[in-house]
Amino acid sequence: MEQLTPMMQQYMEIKSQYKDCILFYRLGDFYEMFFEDAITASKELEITLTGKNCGQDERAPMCGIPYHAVDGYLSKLVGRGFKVAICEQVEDPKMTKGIVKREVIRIVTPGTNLNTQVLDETKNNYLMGIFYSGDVYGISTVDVTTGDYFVTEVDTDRKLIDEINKFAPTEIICNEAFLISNIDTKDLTNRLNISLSPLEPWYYDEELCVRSLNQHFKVSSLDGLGLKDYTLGVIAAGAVMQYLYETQKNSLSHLTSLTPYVTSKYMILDSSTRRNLELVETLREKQKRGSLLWVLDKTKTAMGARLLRSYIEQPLINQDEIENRLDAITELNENVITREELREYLNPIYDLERLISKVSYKSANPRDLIAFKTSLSMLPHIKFLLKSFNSKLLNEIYDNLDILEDICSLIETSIEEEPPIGIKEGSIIKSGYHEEVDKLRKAKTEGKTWLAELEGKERENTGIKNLRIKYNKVFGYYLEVTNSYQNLVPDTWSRKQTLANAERYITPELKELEDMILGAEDKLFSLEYNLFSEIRDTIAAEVKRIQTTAKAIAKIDVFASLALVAERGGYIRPNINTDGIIDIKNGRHPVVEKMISNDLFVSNDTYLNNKDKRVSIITGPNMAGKSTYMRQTALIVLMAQLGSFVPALEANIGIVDRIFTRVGASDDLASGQSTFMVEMTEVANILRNATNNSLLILDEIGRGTSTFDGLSIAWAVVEHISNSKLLGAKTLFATHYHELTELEGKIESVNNYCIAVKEQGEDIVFLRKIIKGGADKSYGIQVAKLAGVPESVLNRAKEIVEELSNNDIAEKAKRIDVDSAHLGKDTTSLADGAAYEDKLVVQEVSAAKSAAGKKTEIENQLSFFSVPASDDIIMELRELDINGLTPMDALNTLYKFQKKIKDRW
Ligand SMILES: Nc1ncnc2c1ncn2[C@@H]1O[C@H](COP(=O)(O)OP(=O)(O)OP(=O)(O)O)[C@@H](O)[C@H]1O
Repeated sequence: MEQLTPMMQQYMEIKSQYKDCILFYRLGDFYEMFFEDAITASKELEITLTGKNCGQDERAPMCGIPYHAVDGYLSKLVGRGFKVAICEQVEDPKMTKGIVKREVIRIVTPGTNLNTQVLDETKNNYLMGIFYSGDVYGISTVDVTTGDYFVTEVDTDRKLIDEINKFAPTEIICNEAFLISNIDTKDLTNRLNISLSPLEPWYYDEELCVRSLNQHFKVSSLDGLGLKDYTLGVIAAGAVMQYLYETQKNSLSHLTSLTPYVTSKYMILDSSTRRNLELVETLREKQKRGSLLWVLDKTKTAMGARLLRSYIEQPLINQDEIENRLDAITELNENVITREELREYLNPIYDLERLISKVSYKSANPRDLIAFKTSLSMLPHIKFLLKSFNSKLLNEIYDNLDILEDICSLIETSIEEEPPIGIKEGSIIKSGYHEEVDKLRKAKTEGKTWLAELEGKERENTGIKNLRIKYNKVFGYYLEVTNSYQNLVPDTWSRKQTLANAERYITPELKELEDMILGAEDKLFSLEYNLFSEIRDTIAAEVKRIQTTAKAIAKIDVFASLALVAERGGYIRPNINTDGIIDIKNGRHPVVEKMISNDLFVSNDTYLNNKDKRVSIITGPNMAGKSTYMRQTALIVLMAQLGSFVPALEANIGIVDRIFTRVGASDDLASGQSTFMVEMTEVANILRNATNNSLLILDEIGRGTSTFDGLSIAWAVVEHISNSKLLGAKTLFATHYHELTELEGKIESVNNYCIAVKEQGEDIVFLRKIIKGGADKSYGIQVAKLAGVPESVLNRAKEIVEELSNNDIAEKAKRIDVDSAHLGKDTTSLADGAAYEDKLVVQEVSAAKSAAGKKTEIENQLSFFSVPASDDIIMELRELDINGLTPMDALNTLYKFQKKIKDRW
């Protein structure tokens, strides 16, 4: 240390207190970084790394950023998970001898970034505090930019992960015990990109936590806040509060309440389900466009957009609460004109939640107050329109909507309509608001006239015809008299300066005038600043009222948006039941139907119950629309439970407690797991955590491993979930393992469905219609052709399929005891499919049906190969006389025949 320069000594001393932060050290017009900080920052911010002689032999690595550009650089670093300590000069360098005193005035971390210009206004920026006791987690989540502050407790790792997924915090603070819990902290930091900071044990001292919360909320006991049963949650919340005071060093008066909640109030959605269903962003591009939020979000305000996102992230499970939301939307749809008027008035409303937070921590500028006023001036209109509604939630919004007239008129009378952004350059306070401001302003603007008047008066009194009042920075205002008039200068004037051909004077009167003019500006600026601060403080004192109103606005915005989307999209109000029946008629996928042109989306029915229709095995070629169908069912259920109308003709939705999805290959190579391992982990999670009230969407379970292992696992999974003694969850199960369709009939609750396609020569046409029964084949090669796989590869694939099928026949020959019910079933499925489409198929189906009635051995074999059982085919088949052949030869003959018929068909 001795060798360091005094400034570097000061730097090192401050840095030693903020080891985990990048220190922005203010040096004149720059923030400088040194040593490791400089190396990191220069790399992250792409700024030049230089060096500074710091008194030691080696130069210290250094880089800097201009102070006026700090916001952008700061947010970039914080956005990448770094913490930044801002160290300012707290003395005027001009008045100081030696080293200027410096202090860290704020620490900016990912979860405490207040810069609303760089934060997404449609998203909350959450900081989550976790306190792990060994078996229970206390959780507290706060958004410092809006004042939302929650607390809860959960007793399993999974529930904790669910909460983390729900809030998606940018930063987590935790006690050290959390690091040795079962939670994979690497996953939090690497995959979810959360900045994780374990804090020292004193943050989690129970007494200290309770005291800091008591002090903040100005209460003597937390019981009154409903926190009696949240001992661990309170510790988490207390640690969060202390962390905020440490980092913000600022007013936190906008944190007006700490809201406890129980996690069992909401539907459980794990992280892969949220991702797979593309609730708020798409799976691959991570964009809002293409997500459910994108379809539902027609909100007009940032508050509404954030609330809608949270509705989507946490669907309800209480029937009354869901119905209440649906009632509100129904009413808004029955009164379209009022709803659209409401939306007009919502349009100019700014982000009241973030504005009032800015006001509270004193960073709101005059333009923010004008935005505030513009927003508040809409409230009486909105309140008036809300009066006509009767539903419970709209009435509640009406009651909670304080029109804040006093605040609106305070800003109206005090703040200029178009003020500058800065708060120290005047032109903020409206004339007429404060007498002194008016006087000073007059003095400033009228000063010139007064000078001209004085000049005229002195000219007349003295007879100096070319007398001029002039100004320069050194002497201020003075009277200038050329040498030829020097004899007329009165004795009372004091000489200031002698020029070659003139003299400059001042008089007491001119001095007074000068003081008034020059002083007026300084005085005016500081008076305006003080008045502005006072006004801002007056508004800050009303934070609670403003927050309540902001929440009411957010709700009406969300309901109006959902109502509009319902009307435009042709959605209907779902009937909510608790009988476990999901019955959707002509359901549509809310996002895919928007993505494809010309209303080409084909709607489909879904029926699931807790008895004989628990598991649907869905087969069909690739690209047929299996995933779309399954996701649409999950989305319709989820939409209904968040309180939205749904894209269907009719919908009866039995409330589900959780939705689980296992969709496609979301491999996670980064975390060192193979595709199959990820798949099985997800399956394990589903089987362990689903209940008989859950909805499962399972897409191609087992495809990540060898065919036989995969099929066996898939088979066993179906057996497990369909069995009410084991799990018994409502499930849509898509698979390419056609063997699974054999479970229909064997297990009562399992039913086969497939997605219809039509063959046209070598090609297939996707009909997108779900019909009863299993699909006969996968059409993988046709789909590969559609995708542009080279002809030579396709031809070779066909050869291989043929070889494999022959082997398959040998396999099947061993199991020739085909049950006679088979044919009946296949024809039903064909009939269903045909009913929607091809006339040709209808004819063949009716023929097949009549053939089914005969139930001859040949027809059974025919159905086994899914050959259409029309009369002429049966005739041709009879001619083959396979009954006299050995099973093996009969099958080989049948196979050749089947191929011939299919080619012709
Ligand atoms: N009901 C529908 N109406 C119109 N188009 C649809 C419908 N369902 C799906 N599609 C279209 O078909 C495409 C493929 O659907 P999807 O991904 O659901 O097929 P899949 O059967 O799951 O295929 P794979 O087995 O290869 O995963 C979708 O991207 C969509 O454009």
